[in-house]
Amino acid sequence: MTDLCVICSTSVVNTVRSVLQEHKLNDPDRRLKFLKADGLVAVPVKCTVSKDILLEILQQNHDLGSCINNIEIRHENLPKSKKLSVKSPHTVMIDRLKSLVIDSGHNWTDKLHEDIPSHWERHGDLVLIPDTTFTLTVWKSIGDKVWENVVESLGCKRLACKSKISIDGYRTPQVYMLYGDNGLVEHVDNGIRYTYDITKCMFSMGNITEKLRVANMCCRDEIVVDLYAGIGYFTLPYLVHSGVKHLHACEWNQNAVEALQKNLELNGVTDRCTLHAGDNRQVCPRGIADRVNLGLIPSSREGWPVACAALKPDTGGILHVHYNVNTKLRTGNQNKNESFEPADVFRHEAKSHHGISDSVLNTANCIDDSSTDRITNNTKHCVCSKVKDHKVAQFKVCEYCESRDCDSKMVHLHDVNADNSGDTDYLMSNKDCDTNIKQTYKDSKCHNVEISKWYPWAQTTSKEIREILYEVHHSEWTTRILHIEHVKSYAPYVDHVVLDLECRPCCYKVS
Ligand SMILES: C[S@@+](CC[C@H](N)C(=O)[O-])C[C@H]1O[C@@H](n2cnc3c(N)ncnc32)[C@H](O)[C@@H]1O
Repeated sequence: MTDLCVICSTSVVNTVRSVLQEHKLNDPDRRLKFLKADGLVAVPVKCTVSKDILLEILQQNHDLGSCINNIEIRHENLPKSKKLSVKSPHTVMIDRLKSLVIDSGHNWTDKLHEDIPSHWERHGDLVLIPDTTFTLTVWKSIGDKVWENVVESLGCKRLACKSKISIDGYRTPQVYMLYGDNGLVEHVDNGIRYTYDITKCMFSMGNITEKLRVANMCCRDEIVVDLYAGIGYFTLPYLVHSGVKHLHACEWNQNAVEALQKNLELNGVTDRCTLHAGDNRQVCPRGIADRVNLGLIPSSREGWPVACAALKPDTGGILHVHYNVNTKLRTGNQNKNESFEPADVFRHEAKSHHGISDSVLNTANCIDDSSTDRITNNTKHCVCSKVKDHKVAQFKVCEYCESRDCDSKMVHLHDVNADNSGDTDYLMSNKDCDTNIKQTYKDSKCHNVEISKWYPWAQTTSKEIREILYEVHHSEWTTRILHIEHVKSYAPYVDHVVLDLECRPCCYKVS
């Protein structure tokens, strides 16, 4: 089928195009065509208009002057626009596989179409496709030609298939090769080189934000332990970017140990890293660390006693605890799984951690669930909530309240004059602790509400780790939640988070 176009000289092409655009008659799916024989240009027009009306529209434009007499409207074959002529790899793959299926004597069906991957991971010249694709028997009956076509469509050389990472302790990736003879890949990320065999070691693309956060930490002069080093996913950013003095990497998967060894060499940091091959519960050094990374999900709980024992007994340090937190509140009724609301968290927090009774919580317009929007853990362990009538309920506890049953818990109700600055001033006083702090919180509602989803877990973990510290070091320790980092959403209502927990022996004095 030919396309409707305006044939005009090159001197008026732009005028013709702007008239067409003004009347929304330009055809974006076709390109201009130079008609070499007569030195004219064919400008594409949408076929929604008749020749006569189009001519009338052009005649009304005075800029065309006498040139209008040389304009012709007729049908020509025009090339497709670039946008239409460049096909996505996905479309190319479907077109090629469709021809292959038909040429092999099978019928093309919607089911086959849906069985082709629409997303994949690229690792250099190797592409990983999910194992939920190419499940139909037709593909098997055609054989390797399917993979050849996929590889050519995606512009890669090797193809592998990935199912969910196994839940064995080794986090062995369930990846197998479909096309190509080995799974060796290389990544360069934030200036760090990683090589590994994709069929033997895991590499999580989803942890990128945490890896960048680690790279930006300042760990100068610190001794760091990475309890689950893998191929060096966090070990290398610590060594290359955050300036650690020395890092102890524990890893029990021999394939990962070999890859890590190679990656340390590739990045020139071998001399600042000691590799402890084996189960961290046996091989991790004790009493030497300023910081311990516990990068294992769904839970790093088994490593908590190891991490506590690794901390320096005199000064303690910081733990980075990875965990998949379930943000659904479990109730007695199995069918009624409510999600955490900030107000629920606030009540839970106030009651279970600060011993504030229901009767106090229910007094004097105390908590207005609909407006409770602040669950804040600042350096002084204070939890606040907005209440009705511009009042604020403050549950002020002393710095060590988390670890001790402290008498200094108080409930204050202060009038707050809302100024329109977007900030609210909370005056906190605690005579028992002899502190007077005037703290301004930015009104970052979303952030606080987000944090509140993970806060109960962080509080419980903080308490549990404090108990482990007591058992391991035979002395009282304090723990303080410094930060909760959301790495990614792992599944509905399951978030991969990292808790930064400061752990200090009670005798520790900040110099
Ligand atoms: C999730 S991978 C993490 C690697 C890296 N932290 C990351 O996020 O890419 C966990 C690693 O911990 C190792 N691992 C699990 N339990 C271990 C243990 N008890 N001792 C030593 N290594 C362990 C596994 O072999 C695996 O390589």
